[in-house]
Amino acid sequence: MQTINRLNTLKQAVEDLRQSGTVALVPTMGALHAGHVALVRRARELADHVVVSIFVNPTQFGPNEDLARYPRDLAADQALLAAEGAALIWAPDAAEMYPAGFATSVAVEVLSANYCGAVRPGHFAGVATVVLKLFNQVRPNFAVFGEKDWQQLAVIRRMVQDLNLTLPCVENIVGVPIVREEDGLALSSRNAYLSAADRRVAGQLNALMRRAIAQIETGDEVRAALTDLENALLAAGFASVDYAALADAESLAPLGALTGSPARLLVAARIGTTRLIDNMPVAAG
Ligand SMILES: Nc1ncnc2c1ncn2[C@@H]1O[C@H](COP(=O)(O)OP(=O)(O)OP(=O)(O)O)[C@@H](O)[C@H]1O
Ligand SMILES: CC(C)(CO)[C@@H](O)C(=O)[O-]
Ligand code: BAL
Repeated sequence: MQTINRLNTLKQAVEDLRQSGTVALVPTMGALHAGHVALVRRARELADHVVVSIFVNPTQFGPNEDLARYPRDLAADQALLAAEGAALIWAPDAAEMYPAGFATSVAVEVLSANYCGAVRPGHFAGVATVVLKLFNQVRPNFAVFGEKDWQQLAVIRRMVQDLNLTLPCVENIVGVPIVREEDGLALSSRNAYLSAADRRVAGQLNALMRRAIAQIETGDEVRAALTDLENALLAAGFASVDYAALADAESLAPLGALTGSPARLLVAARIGTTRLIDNMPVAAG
């Protein structure tokens, strides 16, 4: 397994891989955990070679966010990816990704407007732009993302469809179910920020979401169930709730009631300065 950090070296390396089969890309920001491993394993099922990108993308962080302290551990990531059979790590630095004069941004309107997009202005333009660059740099047959970032997955699929990308094509943007701890907490690199006390609070997020989903599925008014959920999160020790919303699973349109189409409960909440996100399916009404 090679680790490459220069674009001109990458071009030849991915060309060599393509000579002997298909390629799946797993874009990450590093500090890898079992959630990322599930993505790599899915990628190995899909394609002959797996390329993992590790890049803490500055343009998707807001000015007061955690770019500087975001966990980084390339050596541990390399060991884990070698054990998982990845062919190549693409780990550029910010100057390689955004050379002087860089001036382009991809905005996926509408889908980026609500939820994480409303709380983190510019975030999804940063994500879409870097993902499009990664797609063009690696030209993978498949790209694999986690359903933990449900809105991100919707934004990427929309971009691929709208811009008529073929490598990868929209059918080959693959989502992987959320990998969770025993108490339901979604694995996330940012969980490393949590103190032991914060971790206990975090462990209640998914159970409270499941309770709200049961309320909605058994016919409670959606607004009331979401308000109950917000109050329960605050009572459990979360400092604030960025959003707790029922949305159409595909269009992400906010829903005031179940419609018969697949729906999703989407939540982001903060413990101290740590922001956690989660989402779960809600059975159609
Ligand atoms: N628990 C998980 N289950 C499934 N996929 C995951 C999980 N955690 C992360 N991913 C996916 O891994 C990819 C890379 O994500 P990233 O490197 O930002 O990790 P992260 O743990 O989500 O970190 P963050 O703390 O930034 O949210 C994304 O597609 C993301 O959805
Ligand atoms: C897709 C991604 C690697 C783009 O920087 C990032 O948003 C992430 O890790 O989910
Ligand atoms: N996995 C999401 C990346 C971010 O929060 O910036």
